[in-house]
Amino acid sequence: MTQLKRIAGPLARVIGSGWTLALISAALFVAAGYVETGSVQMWCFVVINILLAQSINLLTGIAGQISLGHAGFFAIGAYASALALKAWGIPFVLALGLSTTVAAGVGWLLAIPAGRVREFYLAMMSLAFGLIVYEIAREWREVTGGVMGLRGIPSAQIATLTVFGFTIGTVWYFRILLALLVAVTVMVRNFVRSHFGRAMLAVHVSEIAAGTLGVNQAGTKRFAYAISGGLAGLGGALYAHLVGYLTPESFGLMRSVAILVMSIVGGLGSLAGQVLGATFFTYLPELLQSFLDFQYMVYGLALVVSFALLPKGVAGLLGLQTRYCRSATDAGLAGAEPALADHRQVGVPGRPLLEVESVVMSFAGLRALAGVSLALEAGSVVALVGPNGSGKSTLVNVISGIYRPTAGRVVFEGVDIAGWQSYRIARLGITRTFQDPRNAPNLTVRENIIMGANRLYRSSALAVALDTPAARAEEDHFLSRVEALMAAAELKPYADTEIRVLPYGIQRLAEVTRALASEPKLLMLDEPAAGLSEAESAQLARLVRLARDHGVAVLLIDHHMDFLAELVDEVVVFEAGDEIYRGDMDGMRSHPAVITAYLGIEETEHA
Ligand SMILES: Nc1ncnc2c1ncn2[C@@H]1O[C@H](COP(=O)(O)OP(=O)(O)OP(=O)(O)O)[C@@H](O)[C@H]1O
Repeated sequence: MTQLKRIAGPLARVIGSGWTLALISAALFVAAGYVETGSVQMWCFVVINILLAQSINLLTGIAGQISLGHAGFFAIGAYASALALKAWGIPFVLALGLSTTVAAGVGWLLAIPAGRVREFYLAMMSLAFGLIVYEIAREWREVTGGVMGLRGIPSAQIATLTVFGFTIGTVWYFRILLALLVAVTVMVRNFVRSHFGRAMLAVHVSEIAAGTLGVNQAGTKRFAYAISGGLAGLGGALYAHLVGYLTPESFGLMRSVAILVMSIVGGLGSLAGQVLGATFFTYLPELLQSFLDFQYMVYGLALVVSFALLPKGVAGLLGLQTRYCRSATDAGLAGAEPALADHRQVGVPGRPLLEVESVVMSFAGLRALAGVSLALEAGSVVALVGPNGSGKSTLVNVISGIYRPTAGRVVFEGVDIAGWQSYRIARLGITRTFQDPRNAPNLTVRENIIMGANRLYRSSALAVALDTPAARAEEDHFLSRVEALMAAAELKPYADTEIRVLPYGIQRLAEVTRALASEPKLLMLDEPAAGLSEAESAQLARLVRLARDHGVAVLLIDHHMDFLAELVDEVVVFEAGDEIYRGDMDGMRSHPAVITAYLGIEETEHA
């Protein structure tokens, strides 16, 4: 095992490199002309399975939306393209585009109900989707041929397929598939390591935290379903014109299970893992020729073994890790940009940046906020303190759009944002951290921090997939900002380390730095100093000052009076959802109501 670990790093670099992809593709392109047709046909199935595995990996491995009915998209693409060619005489290339679009459209529509449910319910809904498509394929005989199947589809196998006037046999069909696969792989890789991939992963890790980064959760899911559906549909179309004959049995539940198994065993989340999983499971039935009846038992066993021994699949074993941004050295950047934008001139002149007016928040009879008001100026630091359960986090949740207040107004830059969705609020420049850090654990510190900048990107999905110069320049700009921010936060030594293995204090600092990467106008920190060492607290204080000096308004919840004393312009004390004090720190310490409600408790606790 140790030996494997030693070779895993270099091996992963070789497998994951673009040169390897180019070399293997070129070798296969040439070799297809010299091997038996049967082998080339198998290679075609491998390509189709890789497309299916990449498709489910985007949806399940990256966006976190389980799919047990993926064969449904595969079927839609297959039948759509078959009919387009056979019944309507549409050229092959257009038919591919059409079937991909139809499957993507179905994915987008499916996301409307599926995006609202999670876990078990989502699994059931996706299962139902697969079964419905299967039943339609069986019962809609006039179109699909029902159980008798759809025959006579122009196909490479019997050389009835023409592309741009050329008749295509299996070898050239494979070459077309290979070229498509390379193009799709490169585009998917570019997409995943852009702000789109990071948005999908953010939704996967925590929908609530994703919203506070400005990620439209429902929209991101619809997009993930559409791209995933489209890719599986493309796989289906390519399958239809390979075999020339479709029956509903090719698109049943077992197909959906097989797609999921390939992806899990290959390594959910890893793009290279999908290639390995799909290749292995395409050849598995061949290897098991004499035990064909037990094929599904083997699938089951592979799953059990994978869960038990390889939780991250073969990709995990080989150390293949899909990255969500380029490294700064790749990008040739050394923090040429300033760490933060200057927000000193933001807001409506003559008005505070944020005005909370008589906000009430009730939970089934419990008044967590009993009509609180608060104003924050750009470039000021206000502390919110009070005993446990006094409503501090609830106020932050209301301002950041996680809760809709029962009554009252939250006015930001002159606009009442009370009850807006959290991602819309975040896009105005309001961000926050959580009492328990909500980072993406498997991502590096750099990847986590650049996630914070999501709301600021303008490049389209197509531009990032094609890696256009403008999209690359935009990414470079934010990578450079992140370098500068990491330097300011003293996080550079951890830039390429997965955040889950780092000490708690560093994880917290990284979350605060991620919030700063969104270039906020208002930053709300919920107990950021909890669990921090003295040195880490000092690092945190430097970050808060950096924000303040750039005109950011900071609302700081914390219990550490020494930490707050050095930083804050004003302190507000809550008790039972009501303000009991507002003023400076010294005044707070001697205020009778505060002593009874808050410091009294602390003193008793310390006694
Ligand atoms: N989603 C919710 N549903 C029901 N009650 C809630 C909810 N969120 C908060 N509360 C209640 O509202 C009150 C205020 O909680 P809140 O978390 O805002 O307090 P806090 O001052 O931040 O305390 P702590 O320092 O412990 O975080 C508590 O009684 C809490 O149980």
